Amino acid sequence: MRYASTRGQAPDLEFDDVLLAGLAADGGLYVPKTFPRLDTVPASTAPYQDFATATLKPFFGDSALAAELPELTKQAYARFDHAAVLPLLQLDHRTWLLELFHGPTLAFKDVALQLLGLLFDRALAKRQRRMTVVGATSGDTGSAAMEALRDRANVDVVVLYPHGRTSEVQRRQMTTIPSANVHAVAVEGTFDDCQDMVKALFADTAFRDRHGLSAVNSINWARIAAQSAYYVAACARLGWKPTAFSVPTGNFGNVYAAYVARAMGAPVAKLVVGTNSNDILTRFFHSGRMQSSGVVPTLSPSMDIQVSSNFERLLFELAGRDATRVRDTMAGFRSSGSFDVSPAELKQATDLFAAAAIDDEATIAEIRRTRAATGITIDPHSAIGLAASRRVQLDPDLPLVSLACAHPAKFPDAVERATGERPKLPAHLADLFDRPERITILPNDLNQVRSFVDRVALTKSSAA
Ligand SMILES: Cc1ncc(COP(=O)(O)O)c(C=O)c1O
Ligand SMILES: N[C@@H](CCOP(=O)(O)O)C(=O)O
Repeated sequence: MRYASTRGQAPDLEFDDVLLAGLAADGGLYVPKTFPRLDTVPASTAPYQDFATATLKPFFGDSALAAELPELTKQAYARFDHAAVLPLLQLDHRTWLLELFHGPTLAFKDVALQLLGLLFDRALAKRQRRMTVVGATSGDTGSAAMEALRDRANVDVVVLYPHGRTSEVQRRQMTTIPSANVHAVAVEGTFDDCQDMVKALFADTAFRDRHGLSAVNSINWARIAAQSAYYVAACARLGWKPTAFSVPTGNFGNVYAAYVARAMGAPVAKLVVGTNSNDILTRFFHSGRMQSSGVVPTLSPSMDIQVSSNFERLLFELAGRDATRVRDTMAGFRSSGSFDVSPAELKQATDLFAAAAIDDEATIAEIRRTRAATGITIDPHSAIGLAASRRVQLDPDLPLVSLACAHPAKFPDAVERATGERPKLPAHLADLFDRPERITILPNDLNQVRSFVDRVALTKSSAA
């Protein structure tokens, strides 16, 4: 199984190299040269790790890691505190909620990152090397990556987050981890600025090689592959028939993972993209024009994103896998802030995707509505998925699975505003607000971030 860059100017790689490379050397994103088909679909009652193994295995090609997958997936999902790992709750006659937040950091990021932590370990041990992860987070990827990679002798983790733009719980989840190899950096900018800096650091070949840079964001193909497994599992649990999914969307990784599950043969019939007021993707699916504007803070801060990395992977497919076209389009987007696709490409996209933007008021109303109708308390991001699914036209005969991406206790202010009750953190995080924080604040300046990462690595080598 070989992988090519969406921009066509980086070498093709095998799975283990894609895992460790993160972003392609030409700034593109790795995708498989052809999408593999699912060899086997586990029985609907199979444990979640069987779905993860079955979905991931075809992506590993000849990698020796493939043989370890049953053991690694078992280990990764043993840390989830629900017997079903990712429970599927029925809300009404045709709507289900797929809860993805029962991992250690209470967001769907744990589903992929708990496994990636183990895969990184094995791949680094085989090559006898170390790596530095530099990631960008709007709140959830950061703590999930830090938790998955803390205390690893051969890994340093630097996570950039937008200063003052995450929830307090999200910030504390990152800043209270005492492990010496993980570092949370508050950047005086937006998530888009943080993500831009991560990509700029990858583009600096000397820096990238010096630190053995790798990625934990969904620019890393392994993140996407691991996330596509829960779409396969949900389809199997609902009888393997055409199914719609509604996905709260920011960086376009989660909903793109559904696209991948479909390409592998899962009966994914429709995908609803739910955005908050940072609605660049909704506007794209309505008009065919991607036009960035400033990021505004909302009650769903993890989705306060305007430049969605993984859209490039969809663009690659819409453009008939023409890497030159993708390269030119992305260069144009960077310089002018917009690009258009043709009416035929838009039609191709909207045959599968529908989109709706949900503002804060509607988010609060949805948390309230869901609680009144079902007794279930959802977080603001999950509310956007559910609200979006009712804003778009869907075939009423299709079962609909809406993704619950975070535990409500990560966003207590919004939930309290909607329900009058403050959701409690689970026992393992009950003393989060008493733990000492370790915060580094840096200006929105690439050179200062670069020097910080250099210092982290220097400290490591002088301590060795
Ligand atoms: C809780 C939550 N919901 C939804 C999203 C959006 O997911 P994606 O960025 O994969 O589109 C994120 C961030 O990734 C998130 O943290
Ligand atoms: N919402 C995310 C943003 C980064 O997304 P990723 O899926 O590319 O890691 C976050 O919480 O950090």
